[in-house]
Amino acid sequence: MQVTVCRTEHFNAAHRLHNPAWSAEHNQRVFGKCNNPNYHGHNYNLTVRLTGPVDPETGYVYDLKRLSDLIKQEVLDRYDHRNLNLDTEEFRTLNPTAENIAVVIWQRLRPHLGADLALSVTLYETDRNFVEYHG
Ligand SMILES: Nc1nc2c(c(=O)[nH]1)N=C([C@H](O)[C@H](O)COP(=O)(O)OP(=O)(O)OP(=O)(O)O)CN2
Ligand SMILES: [Zn+2]
Repeated sequence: MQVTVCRTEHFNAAHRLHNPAWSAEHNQRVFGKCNNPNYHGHNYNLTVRLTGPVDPETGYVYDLKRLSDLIKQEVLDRYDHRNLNLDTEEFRTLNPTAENIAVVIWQRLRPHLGADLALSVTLYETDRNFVEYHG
């Protein structure tokens, strides 16, 4: 019997969407206001889902307090109130789109979880824009 447990967390971060291989005009055409040289911020909402068997002793797939602590350690402590382009190693060269942020978060969480757990990440960049990554 497989069950999915979910935890939602929240972080605020600044970013700029930009491709250094392109001209300023081309960047502006593709990324619009998200290419603002002085950056802009989002209130990101992150939902992490773990799917796996229910442990008959605890009744848990995974302790949600432990999942919250893991997200704090791997994501919030790293990205909350940061400029993703300037303050983080990973987005110095990788464009911090919602897609890329979701994939990086998935990659940071995956090594901490058992092989019997399927991991998926949903990242809301705005109320209406969100992405999903299932690995
Ligand atoms: N595929 C992607 N498209 C866009 C991304 C992205 O990460 N992946 N990012 C952006 C901008 O960073 C930002 O998300 C756009 O914000 P905005 O246009 O303000 O979006 P809203 O939902 O708040 O505004 P609407 O009123 O619904 O337009 C752009 N594209
Ligand atoms: Zn943005």
